[in-house]
Amino acid sequence: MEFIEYADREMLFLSLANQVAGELGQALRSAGRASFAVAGGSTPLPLYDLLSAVELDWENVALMLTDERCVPEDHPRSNLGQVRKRLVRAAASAAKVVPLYLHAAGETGRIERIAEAVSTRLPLSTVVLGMGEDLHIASLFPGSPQLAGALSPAAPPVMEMSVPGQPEGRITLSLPVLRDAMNIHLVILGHAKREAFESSKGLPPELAPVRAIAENATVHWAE
Ligand SMILES: O=C1O[C@H](COP(=O)(O)O)[C@@H](O)[C@H](O)[C@H]1O
Repeated sequence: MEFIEYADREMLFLSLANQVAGELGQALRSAGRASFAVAGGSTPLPLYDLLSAVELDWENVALMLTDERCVPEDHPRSNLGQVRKRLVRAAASAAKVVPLYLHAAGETGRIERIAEAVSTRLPLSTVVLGMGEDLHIASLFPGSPQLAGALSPAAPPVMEMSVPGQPEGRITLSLPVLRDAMNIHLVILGHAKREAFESSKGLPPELAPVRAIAENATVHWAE
């Protein structure tokens, strides 16, 4: 694990945007395509503003969320809705979006179709994760009945999750997909989340899902 502490949030996001652009550029040069998974929530939105302006061969970048809330894209809680507004615009508007939630599709075979679309884009070139104060990453929440399955090495790439206390169901990339990414970034802002992260050391991933990727990640922190 590399832990980078920045002077402020602006420095963090500028530096991270630079790193991510470099990683995607490297994948595009070596393989002709790249896969990029991004967190939902509010933490990484300034990163998306910066990346949206970066000149890359976005047409060959598959862009997906690390996890999605099961609401339509125009719902304020839709992670993809936010990512479309903040990242999939300007230079990055050519990125190929791989949705994790198909609102219009019926239940039958939906998750299999999503999993198939995701599988053709693996391994991920880069993943940017956020973390909740409860130590969840993506939609791998402590207390979720499906957590053990999603942490298992045998987990399918994409899983439906229920999360006690959350208003809607979730769909998440499973741990094997996240952990196999070639570059893993975890963004943590503020003292409360840093304390939560520090206190997770030594805990099993079932109680602290962030521990499942922490050792393989570059952790970026600013006050
Ligand atoms: O629900 C979610 O929460 C986490 C953290 O969100 P934040 O607003 O505290 O940054 C996020 O990483 C995840 O993708 C999202 O679905």
